[in-house]
Amino acid sequence: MTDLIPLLPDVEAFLEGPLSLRIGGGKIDTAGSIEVTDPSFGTPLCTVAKAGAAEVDLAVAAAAEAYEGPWSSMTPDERSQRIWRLAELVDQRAEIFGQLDALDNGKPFAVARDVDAAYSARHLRYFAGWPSKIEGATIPVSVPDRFNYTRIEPVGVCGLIAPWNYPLLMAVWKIAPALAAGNAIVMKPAEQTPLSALYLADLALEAGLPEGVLNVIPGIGTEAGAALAGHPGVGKIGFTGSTATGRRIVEASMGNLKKVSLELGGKAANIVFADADLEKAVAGAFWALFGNNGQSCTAGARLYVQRPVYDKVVEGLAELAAGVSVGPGMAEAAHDLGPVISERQMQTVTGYIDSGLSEGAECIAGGGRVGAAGYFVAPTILIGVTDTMRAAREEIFGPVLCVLPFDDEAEVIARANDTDYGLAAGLWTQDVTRARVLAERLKAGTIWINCWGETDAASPFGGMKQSGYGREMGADAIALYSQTKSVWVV
Ligand SMILES: NC(=O)C1=CN([C@@H]2O[C@H](COP(=O)(O)OP(=O)(O)OC[C@H]3O[C@@H](n4cnc5c(N)ncnc54)[C@H](O)[C@@H]3O)[C@@H](O)[C@H]2O)C=CC1
Ligand code: BAL
Repeated sequence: MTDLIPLLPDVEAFLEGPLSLRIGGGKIDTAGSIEVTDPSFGTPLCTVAKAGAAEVDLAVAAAAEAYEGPWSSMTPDERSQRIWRLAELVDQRAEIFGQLDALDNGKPFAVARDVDAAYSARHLRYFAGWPSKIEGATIPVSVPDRFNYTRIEPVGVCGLIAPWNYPLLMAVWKIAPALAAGNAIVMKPAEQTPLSALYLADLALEAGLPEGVLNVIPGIGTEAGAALAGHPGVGKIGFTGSTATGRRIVEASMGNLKKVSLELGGKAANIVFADADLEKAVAGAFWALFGNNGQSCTAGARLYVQRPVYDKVVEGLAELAAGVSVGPGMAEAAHDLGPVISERQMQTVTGYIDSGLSEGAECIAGGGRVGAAGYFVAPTILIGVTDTMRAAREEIFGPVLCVLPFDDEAEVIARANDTDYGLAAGLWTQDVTRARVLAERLKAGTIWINCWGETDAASPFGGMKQSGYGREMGADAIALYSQTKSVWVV
């Protein structure tokens, strides 16, 4: 029997609920509900209200009222102070957020607290600085006796749809810039992981955001998510999730031609050249995939290793895999990885392992489910993989690393780019010229050189090709949630 971290009294009280929708500063119960599962044990965790189209209407109306009313009449400084206060509250309640994400997502509590919650607070702090810096311009037009300037204005009501892999952090990646740009929000968290977003809505009121500025409505994607994406009162959708759902959102958004930004799937190539610092490259490549249990769109899923160091790298990876510990999100004992998110995801991931093996790959670590309770998959390393195998082409979104040898630079660039995705790529080398050339030639929105997974609220993040469009973070994110107006004066 695993010893578990005791629930904080605040978490116990929060889970006792009711876990209602947060709309217009109030709590709204619904006829339908979502049964949230604890993936660490495969058992019921709690019941959460479920928004349908009617509740989406309510939430959009509440957001529109808050946008037209108190929120847009605040000065930039007043908005800044509230976003900053929300950041402080997230920091102060990091233990609570850590427990909530550990419970419904399954990631280790310490990671949820020290990474997800801490980065969320940092993100909010960065964007808290923006409201007073969103500037238009005076334009030197060639029309005599006319003065032309631009105003950068909010979109109005933004629908934000978040995934389950970083429940709080992905919500905040969208909420922070949308608020900073002056919008009101309807946020739909993933049905598997609604808890931290609901709790954040409560903190937003405590931070002084006017009622209705941040509405949080858990719901099923094809119901509440689709209704939000198609809603005529929503001016912008910010989405993170699968490429297939991204396409549906674009279709649904066509009714009122709303703005859309999409952060979608990936199958990142990570390239280890023979001249790399191998100790760093092996550990970096290992965690590039196994960090967050492979459930990251930036996971370094295709590891290309130059042939002279291939055996050494594979040996190092296998040693690291043997030392990895897995356990329930709330386990007392420190551990590296939790379960995958759901039984369905576990079947998808193990299905990819089986497909790789049946196509001729060889497994040097892991290979399938661990235990009979909870959705644990052993960290799995496949060698003897070819570029055409399904495991090497499709997004697995779980702890499965495909290792592939290569001979020269031109070959590996072509192979790395031979994918429909383009979110991230990376390389390990001590040759600065090679690093510069690859950074230019790899077709991905983020390139990591001798590192992996670095992000910062100030640095743009997003995909090329079918990994989506729009850049979250930095000044680009403000642009995502704003629109430019041109004003002519005589
Ligand atoms: N880019 C990323 O960070 C993520 C990628 N994925 C990928 O997607 C695969 C499937 O996972 P899912 O949870 O099913 O992804 P998904 O893309 O269906 O779900 C993500 C979010 O979209 C919502 N959604 C689903 N259908 C919708 C619709 N028709 N309209 C509006 N919103 C909708 C969901 O409720 C959730 O909030 C994963 O195996 C992984 O490959 C999943 C989560 C995050
Ligand atoms: N979706 C952004 C963070 C990640 O999945 O890598």
